[in-house]
Amino acid sequence: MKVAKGKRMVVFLDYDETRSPIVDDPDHAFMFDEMCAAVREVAKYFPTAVRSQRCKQLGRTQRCK
Ligand SMILES: O=P(O)(O)OC[C@H]1O[C@H](O[C@H]2O[C@H](CO)[C@@H](O)[C@H](O)[C@H]2O)[C@H](O)[C@@H](O)[C@@H]1O
Repeated sequence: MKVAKGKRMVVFLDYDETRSPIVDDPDHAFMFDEMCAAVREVAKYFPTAVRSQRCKQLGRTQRCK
């Protein structure tokens, strides 16, 4: 976090195969609780977005169980 001091940071994260495990049905690709917690922690400090090639499918859907 030190490197961010005095700077405006925005965090973009990938979703499929990085934040979430690979599953057969993309509709069932959810982040593990630990990953949700980590993303929420980062989002407390920086504007945070999770990007995906399938953003229209993900939309604003809650991806934490
Ligand atoms: O380029 P990305 O935004 O990272 O998207 C890549 C693909 O992600 C999804 O597919 C992958 O995850 C699925 C769920 O775990 C898995 O079933 C599939 O085998 C993976 O390739 C998404 O469904 C695709 O549309 C994206 O191209």
